[in-house]
Amino acid sequence: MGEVFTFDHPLIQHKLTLLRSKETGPKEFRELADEISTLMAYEVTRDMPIREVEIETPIQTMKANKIAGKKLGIVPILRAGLGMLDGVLKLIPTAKVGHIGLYRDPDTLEPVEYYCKLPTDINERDLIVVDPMLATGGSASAALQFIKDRNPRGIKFMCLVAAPEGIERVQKDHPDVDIFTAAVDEKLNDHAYIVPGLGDAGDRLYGTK
Ligand SMILES: O=P(O)(O)OC[C@H]1O[C@H](OP(=O)(O)OP(=O)(O)O)[C@H](O)[C@@H]1O
Ligand SMILES: O=c1cc[nH]c(=O)[nH]1
Ligand SMILES: [Mg+2]
Repeated sequence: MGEVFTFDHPLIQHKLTLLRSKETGPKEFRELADEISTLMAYEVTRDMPIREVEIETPIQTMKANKIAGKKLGIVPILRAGLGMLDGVLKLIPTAKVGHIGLYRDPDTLEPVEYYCKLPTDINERDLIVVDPMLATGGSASAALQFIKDRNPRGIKFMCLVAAPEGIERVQKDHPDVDIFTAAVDEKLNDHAYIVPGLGDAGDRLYGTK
């Protein structure tokens, strides 16, 4: 079963509190989502392989570490996932980016796909799929399946707020995918919104409500 990593770093928790507050408008919401994503990416990439190379400092030659040419990809789930993309790219600027367009039908709660464009060499890449919200897990599970059908080397899922129901769904459908989240909340409400959550991440990022 995939592991769940919850981030208890004070900076992440502080910024997440500001992000959740209903007083926070779109500009600040975008900035906070970006900053939290960068901080999380630092940990999500902790297991990247390194190799020793020889360099010359101004003083002498030394053996030093470099990342061992690992090919990465970042896949935001549109639209709200875009709010996490630049924050991750700040730390991994050479990663390729794929996009999956999905929205959750408000009546059936089923994910509806409207766009998919992934790097052609996805089978040589380790991917980080990003979406701020893991609610029922329907969107994440569907996105992970589209991606898996193209045989990437490995996949991690990174979100800001997860519900226990969404974690259970991803662990059941995709036991090989680890989940990285800034918080695991209490439950879903009758409209499948995360409680206490932060509301509709896409609307808060882009001011559409
Ligand atoms: O786990 P689930 O129950 O599937 O819900 C989570 C999904 O809902 C939100 O997207 P939304 O459908 O609001 O689309 P948007 O990003 O375009 O706003 C969110 O960004 C996730 O993709
Ligand atoms: O709480 C939720 C659930 C689904 N999508 C959101 O944006 N927020
Ligand atoms: Mg939305």
